[in-house]
Amino acid sequence: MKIAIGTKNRAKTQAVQKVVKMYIKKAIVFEAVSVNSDVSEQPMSDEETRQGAMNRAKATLTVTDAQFGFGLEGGVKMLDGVMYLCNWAALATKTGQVYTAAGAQIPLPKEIALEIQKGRELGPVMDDYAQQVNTREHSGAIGVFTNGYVDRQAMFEHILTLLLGQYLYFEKN
Ligand SMILES: O=P(O)(O)OP(=O)(O)OP(=O)(O)OC[C@H]1O[C@@H](n2cnc3c(O)ncnc32)[C@H](O)[C@@H]1O
Ligand SMILES: [Mg+2]
Repeated sequence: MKIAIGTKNRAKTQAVQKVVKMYIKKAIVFEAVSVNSDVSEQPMSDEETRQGAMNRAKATLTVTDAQFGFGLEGGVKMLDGVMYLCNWAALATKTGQVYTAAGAQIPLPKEIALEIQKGRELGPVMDDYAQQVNTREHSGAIGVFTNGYVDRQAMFEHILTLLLGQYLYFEKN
């Protein structure tokens, strides 16, 4: 059984592999492919972030022969004047179904939000802030601002559990 992942970011690929292996007890081949999200590099709303996740999931099926593919997208959104992290994932099947799920949300400090509003991407802004390299593939902003308790991979693992659960529930009925 082949499963595609629409990214090479290791926080995302590791999360997919861990959750899939936990719930599907078959021999699985994972294929990680870089695909276009067809939304901005830094999505700025739930709508755009969700769309990016769905676009990536569907795109994996055009470049692999996987049975289903995952798309994971990180973005930010404004709520009552406060910028929050928002993360979405989608699972697209060869038969044309698309499942979606979203993750936990926390506010970003004002100094980070101001940089994003200037047009910068969260990844490099977080690297400067945390004095780390490639934060986005490790703790992520969510890890930094939760005292290291929930890193980016763990956050995506929860979203992927919500997603795979829906797939296994609805595809067997
Ligand atoms: O290679 P891809 O799959 O594109 O992975 P990415 O890290 O760029 O992730 P996204 O495109 O999903 O996220 C959009 C932007 O937000 C950044 N980002 C999102 N969540 C983040 C987090 O928790 N920590 C640091 N940067 C984050 C990310 O680096 C991008 O600049
Ligand atoms: Mg990206």
